[in-house]
Amino acid sequence: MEGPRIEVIGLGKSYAGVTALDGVNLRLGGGGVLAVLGHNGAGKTTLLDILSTRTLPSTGTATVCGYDVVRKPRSVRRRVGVTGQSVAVDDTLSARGNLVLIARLLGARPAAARARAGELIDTFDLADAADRPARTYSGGMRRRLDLAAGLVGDPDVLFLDEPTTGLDPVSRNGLWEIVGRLAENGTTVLLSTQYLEEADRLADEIVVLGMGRVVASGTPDQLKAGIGRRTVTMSFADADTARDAAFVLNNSGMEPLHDQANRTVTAPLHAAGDLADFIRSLDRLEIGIGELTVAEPTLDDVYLALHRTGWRTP
Ligand SMILES: Nc1ncnc2c1ncn2[C@@H]1O[C@H](COP(=O)(O)OP(=O)(O)OP(=O)(O)O)[C@@H](O)[C@H]1O
Repeated sequence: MEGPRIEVIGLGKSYAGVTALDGVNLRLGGGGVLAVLGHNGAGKTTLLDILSTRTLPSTGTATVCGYDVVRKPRSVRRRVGVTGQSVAVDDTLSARGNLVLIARLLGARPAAARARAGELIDTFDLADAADRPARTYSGGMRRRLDLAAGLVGDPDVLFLDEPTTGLDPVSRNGLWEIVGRLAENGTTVLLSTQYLEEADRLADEIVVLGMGRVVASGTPDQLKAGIGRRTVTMSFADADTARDAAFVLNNSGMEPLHDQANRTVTAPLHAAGDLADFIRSLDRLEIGIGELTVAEPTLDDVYLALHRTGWRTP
């Protein structure tokens, strides 16, 4: 299709005295995964609810697949799949029963509905449990069924609200693989998550919401490079040497953190030459370094930096 898959301009949403979204702009061109991060109450669910036509914005505009979510909600609904916290899978029906029912509601004939349900049951590894009621499923199976239900209509855009909350690491990895494959095959995925590792693993682009506003956006690498810092950790033979090293680095205007118990000193690397400067200043005083490790910034660093600014653009 021509134009962006998702475009949001000046989007706002207020609930009786609470501003949930306040002038959000974002644009997502083609396929790929956009992760929406943010603190509790930042507005993530509200944004997904507006884009999937479950709630109306108070101000601004949003289009999905070129259709305005307020003026053309049915056209939007035909192109999107929604899974997550509030999506109804009928617990009394089996996976097959649910999927056939959804396909029929979307207009498929009985044979086509059964075929689509069968495909999804295989893709989501639900064959063994396909014919027993969903209420007997584990959390992971339930989540896979949720995701399958959102995909019955083969949507161009998939909204996932905290898809892996409460899953064990193996189930989480399984779901990540499925989402990654969907995105590779051209589905646009918009996912809200509390897990920074999930965003790092899946997202092509990240938007961080704070108090209803976009406070940072970019690829995971851009965000890390923009906010996070590399750090070096050095270990020393004994506590006195570690303390001396911290003293020297501090006097050189660096910002060392001394961990007395582990005999280590950690310091942020601001510029390319910092590491060499650290080593030279210790070497001059014949302070021998044991092990030295350099850690790249993580999304946790980005998130914590934004938290420190009070969720304002740093
Ligand atoms: N139906 C509602 N009525 C009143 N206030 C609401 C309603 N829905 C959301 N809010 C408020 O809007 C703000 C944003 O909520 P939202 O659920 O979008 O945040 P979130 O980022 O998804 O949070 P969480 O991570 O806790 O799920 C919060 O202050 C919330 O209390």
